[in-house]
Amino acid sequence: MEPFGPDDAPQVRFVIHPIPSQPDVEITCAAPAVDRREVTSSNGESELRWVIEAMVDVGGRQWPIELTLTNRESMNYRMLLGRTAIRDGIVVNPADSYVQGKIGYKVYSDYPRQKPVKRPLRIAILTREPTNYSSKRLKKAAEDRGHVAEMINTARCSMGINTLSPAIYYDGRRLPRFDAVIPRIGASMTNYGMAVIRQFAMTGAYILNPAAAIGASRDKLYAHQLLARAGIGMPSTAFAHSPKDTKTLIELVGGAPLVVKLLESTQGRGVVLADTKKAAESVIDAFRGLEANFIVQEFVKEAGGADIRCFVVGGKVVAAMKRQASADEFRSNLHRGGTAEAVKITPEERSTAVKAAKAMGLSVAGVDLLRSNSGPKILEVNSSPGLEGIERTSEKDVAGIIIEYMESQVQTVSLPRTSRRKGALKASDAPENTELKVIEASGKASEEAGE
Ligand SMILES: Nc1ncnc2c1ncn2[C@@H]1O[C@H](COP(=O)(O)OP(=O)(O)OP(=O)(O)O)[C@@H](O)[C@H]1O
Ligand SMILES: [Mg+2]
Ligand SMILES: [Mg+2]
Repeated sequence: MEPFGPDDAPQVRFVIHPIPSQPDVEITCAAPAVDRREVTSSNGESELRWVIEAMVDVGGRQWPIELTLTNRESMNYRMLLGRTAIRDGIVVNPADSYVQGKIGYKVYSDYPRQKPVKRPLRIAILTREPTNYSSKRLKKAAEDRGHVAEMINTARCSMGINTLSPAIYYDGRRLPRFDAVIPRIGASMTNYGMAVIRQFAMTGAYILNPAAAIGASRDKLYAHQLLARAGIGMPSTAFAHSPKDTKTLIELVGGAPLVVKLLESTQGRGVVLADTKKAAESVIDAFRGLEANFIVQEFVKEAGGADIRCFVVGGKVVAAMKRQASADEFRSNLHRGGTAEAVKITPEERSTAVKAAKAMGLSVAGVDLLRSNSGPKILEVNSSPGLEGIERTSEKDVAGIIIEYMESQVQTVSLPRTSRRKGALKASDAPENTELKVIEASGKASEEAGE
């Protein structure tokens, strides 16, 4: 589904697969968009859907109804009629089927079969650091595959929020529609970045890592709860608000030695190892005094100052590296003098990393885990994992793998040139002609988007 056309007369283009057993029968339609509505489906998930008008034909009667568009690929019935679509003078008999006779699919038999048209994608890389290794690699990998990729500085996007025509402005100019967005959102831009991503999603763009997934992985408390709920191994972790609970916190993780982590920590800066109970109490009290948010965690000694970064793309670990802390240091962060090398991971580590990325809802994730006596333990899941270390150590084209995964996810709409179907829905016969302006983000970026 993709919106197109002018602001005051927006349309939506979509593809239907009317025959469940024959997905190659594909019909492209376009119709005026009459509304967008939040619809809660039978599985309880709500979704913002395009609304169009169409004629329904039952028992020789025709009348107009409103249809909301959604992906029902996995459903037995490709269309449901709601109670507002069923008019006066109609009786539904739940004990009977096919009262109006069965309709065959014959009507589609002479419909031309089409292969989906592969066309270059228009990709936005949302980053404040267009010149860092990861951003440049992603742009190059996209361009090498014939796509158009632009760096869009998250901080310079502004939004017009309205129902039918969601718009994003960049330095005051309206951005063209993008097919796909690669978010590379730094920690200090999480909230605004998420809003920008949601806005791109409203325009119909495919989002590599959805806003909610980025939010979940950034919120360490929530992330740990999600991992626990998915039954994924992690170091025992505790958090508390009241200073009275220091003792409980220490007991909850099995006593000292333990690790205290500032929630805002990056690059290992706010991660402290307390060897004894006394030390643990002082560190916790000190962090409390500073009104810092922190978690207390069991120290996984047997990890020996090493952690494993598993790079997950589309439910597969595509590369992994081991980071080893320097001598006398338990934190393996490269910024703390750690070294990285390629590593072969076990099937259990592989499936744990994949599960962790899935629990967060991330298509692309950097999953960090420790090797413990009781199997892999997840430390964290990063939503904008850096590419430099992992590509250097694994010698893999991770950026290329990401772009290829994206190609497989973005449904490019094929446009039949010939046939027109009668009725309210017309097959559109020409692609929308939008001029593409290439916008180069400039200016100094103040933060690392990749982690
Ligand atoms: N519970 C633990 N047991 C043993 N080692 C740990 C534990 N927690 C963290 N470490 C070590 O400390 C390093 C830093 O911890 P962590 O990754 O949680 O925080 P961070 O690096 O500051 O966060 P970010 O990776 O987002 O920058 C880890 O890479 C790991 O080597
Ligand atoms: Mg880390
Ligand atoms: Mg992190």
